[in-house]
Amino acid sequence: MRTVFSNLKPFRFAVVVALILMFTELIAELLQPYIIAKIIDDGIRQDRLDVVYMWGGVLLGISIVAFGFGIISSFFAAHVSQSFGFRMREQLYEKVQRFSFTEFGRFSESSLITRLTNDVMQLQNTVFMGLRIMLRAPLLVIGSVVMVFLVDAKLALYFAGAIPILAIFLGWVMKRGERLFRAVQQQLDQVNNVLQQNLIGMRLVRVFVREKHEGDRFSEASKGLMERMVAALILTELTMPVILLVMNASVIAVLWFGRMELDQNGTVTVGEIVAIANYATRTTGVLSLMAMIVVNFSRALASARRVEEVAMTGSVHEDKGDDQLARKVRAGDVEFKEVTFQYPDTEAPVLEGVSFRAEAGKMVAIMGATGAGKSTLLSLIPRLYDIEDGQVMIDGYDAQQLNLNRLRRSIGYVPQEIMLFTGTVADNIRWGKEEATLEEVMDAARLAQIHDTIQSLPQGYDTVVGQKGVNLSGGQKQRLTIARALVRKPVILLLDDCTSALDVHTEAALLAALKERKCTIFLITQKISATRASDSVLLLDDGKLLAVGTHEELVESSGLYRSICESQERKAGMSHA
Ligand SMILES: Nc1ncnc2c1ncn2[C@@H]1O[C@H](COP(=O)(O)OP(=O)(O)OP(=O)(O)O)[C@@H](O)[C@H]1O
Repeated sequence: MRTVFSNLKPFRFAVVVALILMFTELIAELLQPYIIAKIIDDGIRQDRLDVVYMWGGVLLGISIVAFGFGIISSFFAAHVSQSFGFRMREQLYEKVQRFSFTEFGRFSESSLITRLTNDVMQLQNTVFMGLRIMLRAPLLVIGSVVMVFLVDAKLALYFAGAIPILAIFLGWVMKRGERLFRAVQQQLDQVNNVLQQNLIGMRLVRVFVREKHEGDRFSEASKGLMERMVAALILTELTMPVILLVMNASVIAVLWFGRMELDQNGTVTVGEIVAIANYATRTTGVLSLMAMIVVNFSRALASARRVEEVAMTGSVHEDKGDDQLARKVRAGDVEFKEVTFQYPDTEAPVLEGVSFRAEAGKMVAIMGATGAGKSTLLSLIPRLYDIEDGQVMIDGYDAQQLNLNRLRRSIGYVPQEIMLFTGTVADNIRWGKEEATLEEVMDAARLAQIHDTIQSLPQGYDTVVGQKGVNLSGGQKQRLTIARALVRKPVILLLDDCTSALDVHTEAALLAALKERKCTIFLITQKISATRASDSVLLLDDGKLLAVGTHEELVESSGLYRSICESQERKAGMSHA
């Protein structure tokens, strides 16, 4: 809670102004019933029109002040709450950007989205309410109790007696509400999750005719949300009648005993009874409002905990790598020394005692069955994960000692899953190097064998591609992502099985062009045509490096490699026949 609300600190001044204005508005409001009592008792009942005018004028003046201050206070409250939300979202976004992949694994994508949007919005609303009514409501109740005691202490007891009962009740509501709303927010994660998966996998859903299955999954998640929301709303709806019941009983008691006092002892005036009843009805109104605030606050508590979980994650991961050392990475010589790596949530190592050296400027193909650890090996070069056993050396420096951002700037990476951003083709390539000129963008596209295709698009490099590049074929998208990696002129280029959708000729042209680039290239591939074009091949099997060498050497030395070659040649032979 404290971490979350510490974001209000920069707006201290506006918070104080909003609170002062709110207090002034509150005092003006509290004086109104007292003045009405004066008008009745000293003016109307004494036939003193001048007194009525005087107090009437004061009442009018106070109402105008309350109105004006109310508006200005609202303005400050809106400014503070929106700025707080903005700051909170920025802070969380930055935090998530700095998450290690292990930390990323702790939250689902949809949950992070809900936390950064919906949960922050709940907190934002609560800050606004806090500055406008959340403090005002209890103060108004306390102020009313004080005023009622000033008017008539005996009658005040009937009114004030109800307050502790309601305070205990609202405390219970808040505790229970937090639990119920936490469940609501968690279920909202679930709904977003199902929806996100459905939208991303829409093609798959259609082809597999899984609309009904997906529809059922969504309905189930949505129904869960409805049920949890209803449970929370029942609590909300229960709160209001309880408050009204207790407070109306107290108003009746004031009127009943007030009348008895008036008739029997005459120690109380009509104006005083009207004032106390007025304070009691106002308090009832405020308490009904408080019921809403309490529910809102309990929801904000649930959201604050969720937001805090994100804010408190990963604070220890400041990179301490050496920037000067990382600047010296120019050649791209990569060496793995007895590298053993295990994901935090797996029981056995995914890579075990892997050692090899890729000389600067060489092309290294990585081959192996699915799940052998190829992508994992690649991800250790830009330090997406830190290793605990062994060393990854880059140009002779231990990668752990190098400044992370600087190191990553010298690496080009094309992941297995194609990801294009909304924008033009040029924007997508330039994503790899913001300041790249159009000439550099075109050079990268030429190297990636996609320049001619881009030229034939309706607006060439200015053609807009969708978030997933829907208007491009799989192979075109792959080459566009390769161009994006090439535009930054990397020292080391990591290609994670991203030539799979290319035909043999395009792939051969691409690999030949890449070899000209003189950067160290790691290419995950299943194709013998690609391993043949490489300077050396790493054959991985179940996390272990089974064989290293050129294509010819492996044909000689590795039975597994030979059998892969034979099976691919057989297939090629059959398709030619
Ligand atoms: N983030 C992760 N957390 C836990 N385990 C993981 C993670 N990523 C991969 N693994 C596991 O590590 C092993 C190696 O995965 P990796 O993706 O490196 O294999 P791969 O050889 O690239 O496979 P493919 O060719 O299918 O892409 C697999 O058993 C996989 O289940």
